[in-house]
Amino acid sequence: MSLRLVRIGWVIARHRLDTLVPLERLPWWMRGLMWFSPLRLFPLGSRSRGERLRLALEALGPIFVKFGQMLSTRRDLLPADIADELKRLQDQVPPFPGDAAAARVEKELEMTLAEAFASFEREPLASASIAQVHAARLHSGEDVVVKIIRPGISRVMRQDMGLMYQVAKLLAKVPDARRLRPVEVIRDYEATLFDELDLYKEAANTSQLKRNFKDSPLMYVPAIYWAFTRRRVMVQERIHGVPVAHIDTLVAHGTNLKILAERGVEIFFTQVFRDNFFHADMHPGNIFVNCNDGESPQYVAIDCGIVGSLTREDQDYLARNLLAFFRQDYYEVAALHIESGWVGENTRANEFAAAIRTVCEPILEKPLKDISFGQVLLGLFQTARRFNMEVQPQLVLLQKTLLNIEGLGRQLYPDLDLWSTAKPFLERWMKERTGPRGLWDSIKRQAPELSTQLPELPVLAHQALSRMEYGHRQRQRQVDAVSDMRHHMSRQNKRQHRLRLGLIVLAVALAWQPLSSWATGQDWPVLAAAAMGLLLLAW
Ligand SMILES: Nc1ncnc2c1ncn2[C@@H]1O[C@H](COP(=O)(O)OP(=O)(O)OP(=O)(O)O)[C@@H](O)[C@H]1O
Repeated sequence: MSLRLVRIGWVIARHRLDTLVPLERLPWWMRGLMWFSPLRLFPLGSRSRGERLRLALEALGPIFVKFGQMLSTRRDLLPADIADELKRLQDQVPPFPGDAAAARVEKELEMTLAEAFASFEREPLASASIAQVHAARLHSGEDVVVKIIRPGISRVMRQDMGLMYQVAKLLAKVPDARRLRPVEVIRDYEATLFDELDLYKEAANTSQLKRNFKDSPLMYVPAIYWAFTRRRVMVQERIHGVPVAHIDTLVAHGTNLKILAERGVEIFFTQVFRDNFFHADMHPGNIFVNCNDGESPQYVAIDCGIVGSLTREDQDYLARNLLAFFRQDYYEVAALHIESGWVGENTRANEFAAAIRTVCEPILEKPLKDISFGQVLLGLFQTARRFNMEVQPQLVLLQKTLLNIEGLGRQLYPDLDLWSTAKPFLERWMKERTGPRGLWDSIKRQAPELSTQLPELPVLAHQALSRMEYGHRQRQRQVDAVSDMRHHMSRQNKRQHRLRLGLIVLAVALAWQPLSSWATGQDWPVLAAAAMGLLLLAW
């Protein structure tokens, strides 16, 4: 660990990452420390800050590279120049030897290579930071690929994550950096990273996606061979498509690129809204095309390690947000953000709507083919963050996937009009969700829960009635108490009136007495008045 720390310190110094820290926003004592830091002895060079950060992450190894790649999609957190540079991060890990791969497969499967496969190619098909892929053939004759987790990678990951947490906690102490939520960002990263270590999870995701797109002309997903799949080894049907980035080859195969681009959008919306289960690592390296029929090209997706899903409420709000946005109904967009709880309930809808308008109007100025949905969502999230929107990992994942799909679609067919493809889909979906069909689906969904509660219905009904009866009695008691109190108060009031009147009569009688006896020589009228006053006082 300590050697690793020294190495990290060295990389930070060599690339002068201290210059990324905005000195003017630090507390005075930190500014002092930075001023006398030995890092300042290293030359700064002519490279930009983004470039220096990219080179440092590449020097620190695959876990940091992947972290940088993830950060590059968080344009809501990073300045654009740094995000652009981080997008260029490349894995530069050499493949691990074929013998080590074979040994790992035998250990995980608890059988020899010859028992498992008719043939196994020791030269890898591909090698990445976390896993390596080898071609093989099963005894039953199927061509497969074997994905194997890199030996020792989980130890390196744990070490590096530990260091990242320490740095994040340190950053969280700096007032200005706290806004970037460093600890939460690292926690999100850790979750996705460790998910990628578990090939059982990836295999399960792949199976689910395959089921969702069974017999679909839009997308094909290779089969998993569960008998040969473990946490560190996965065996999957081998596919032979054209990589989607090889546009010339696609054209040479007579592929209709417009249909291909539109199908990409359709697949995305189908996954997000129909299935609520989307492949969230849609970079071109994971997408192939089956060009057997150029007019009906079919995508082939691999690497389902990262998937996303939304809650039913988020699905609803997202669809309504997009529809409201394209109607330019910014007040509705603001109200939806508040209603969904994405921003605080005390947010002023008017102010928020005005901020959204400022972001969105310039975007909607453009022709539809140039509008980026991903940018729209990013703009909305950035605005919402100013109104204290919590970062929602599932929405960030979705927005990142949307950006990927758009980028891909426009590379294939630059005039792709995403909205024309997406709008009918969204409107149909909203209608189904809120119409009789949606109601029926909702009843069907709740039916199992209801049926388990059915036998308890008499008891529940009795309890509910008892509770109602008890509540009714309680309320009656309260009503009675209130009316008693009112009665009591009115009696008190009357008594006070009489007291006041008695006192007044007595006072007047006493004041009148000398005058009355001098004028009439008789005391009885005054005595009668005084007696009446006393009577009123006593009553
Ligand atoms: N089912 C398959 N059929 C044919 N080739 C495959 C298959 N699965 C993977 N490959 C090849 O192996 C490469 C790496 O596979 P995959 O993306 O699953 O690995 P990874 O380690 O997750 O890579 P990364 O993290 O870079 O996406 C693919 O780009 C592809 O060339």
